[in-house]
Amino acid sequence: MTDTPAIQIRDLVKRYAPAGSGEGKLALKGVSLDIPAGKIFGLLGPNGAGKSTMINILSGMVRKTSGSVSIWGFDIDRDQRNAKRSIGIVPQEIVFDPFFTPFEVLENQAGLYGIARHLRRSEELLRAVHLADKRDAYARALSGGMKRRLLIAKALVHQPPVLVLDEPTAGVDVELRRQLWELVTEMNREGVTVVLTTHYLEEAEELCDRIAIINHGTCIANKPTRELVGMAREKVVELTLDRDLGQLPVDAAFIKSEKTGERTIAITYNKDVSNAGQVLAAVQAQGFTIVDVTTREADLEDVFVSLTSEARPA
Ligand SMILES: Nc1ncnc2c1ncn2[C@@H]1O[C@H](COP(=O)(O)OP(=O)(O)OP(=O)(O)O)[C@@H](O)[C@H]1O
Repeated sequence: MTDTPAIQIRDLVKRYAPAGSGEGKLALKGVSLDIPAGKIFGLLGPNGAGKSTMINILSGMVRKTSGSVSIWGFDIDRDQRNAKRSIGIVPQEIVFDPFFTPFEVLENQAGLYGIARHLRRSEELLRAVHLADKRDAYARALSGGMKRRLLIAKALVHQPPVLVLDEPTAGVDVELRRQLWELVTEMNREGVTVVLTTHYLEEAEELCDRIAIINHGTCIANKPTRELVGMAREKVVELTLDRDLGQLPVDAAFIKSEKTGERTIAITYNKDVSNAGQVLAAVQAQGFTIVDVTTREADLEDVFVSLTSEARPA
């Protein structure tokens, strides 16, 4: 693969048919997006932003209203078969027949794709997702984490170059989330392009090379993760003072100051125009004695909140 993106989306519009009279819901308002090959790409957005609609269009479950989509260079309208073969989707919901074993689940899936027996990779995939010892257990006897890993293996049966995970760690505990992150990173290291949607900003920041933010059916950011985090120009200093606060210190350099406890305040400032020293000096000049200081860099959550609150619905 050269520079051709793994997924190319142009002017993608989706309007759901109205339930009664009316216009129907405009879920995607003309999204254009390139997802580079070989990376881990995060699709973020608040509830109802249009992420699932986009993924369902990629998987062929939802028909787009207009625009174009190519997967691994194959147009989903003109070359549907190859487009479908190029993508594996791990759905949010865990759905298996509980009476099949992990091995059978993978064999059945291979059968659906018409993969000849001698070309099937069920054993190899079970090893890759660390389920080789559960080969013959009933799917219903697997833990939640094992089921999610089996779903990943199932999505990889036809060796797609692109793997899409819809909220892979929704509702899973911290330990399991770590395991799934490792697995996703492993798959990516082996050459699979990964696209994931997530509500967890921490997850996106940790895993993704690049992140797009979708809000109200529009793509409002699409940048390398580090650059996106760097967009946060705000910094916060939390101060503990020697006495209860009557009134809060004020200064033109403060974007915001708020009381966080009896004797603690958090002051937000723009790191391009001020620094922690100046903030402390301004507080001291107003007669406060500072007994403790902590500072916090803005993270992806700050950027996300400020971007999604700036972009109002059209
Ligand atoms: N089948 C449908 N018919 C009508 N409207 C729909 C349908 N599916 C989704 N929508 C609407 O389209 C918008 C986008 O929904 P979508 O599920 O794509 O958002 P999302 O970003 O995936 O949200 P979440 O994170 O909650 O899954 C929402 O307003 C939703 O109510």
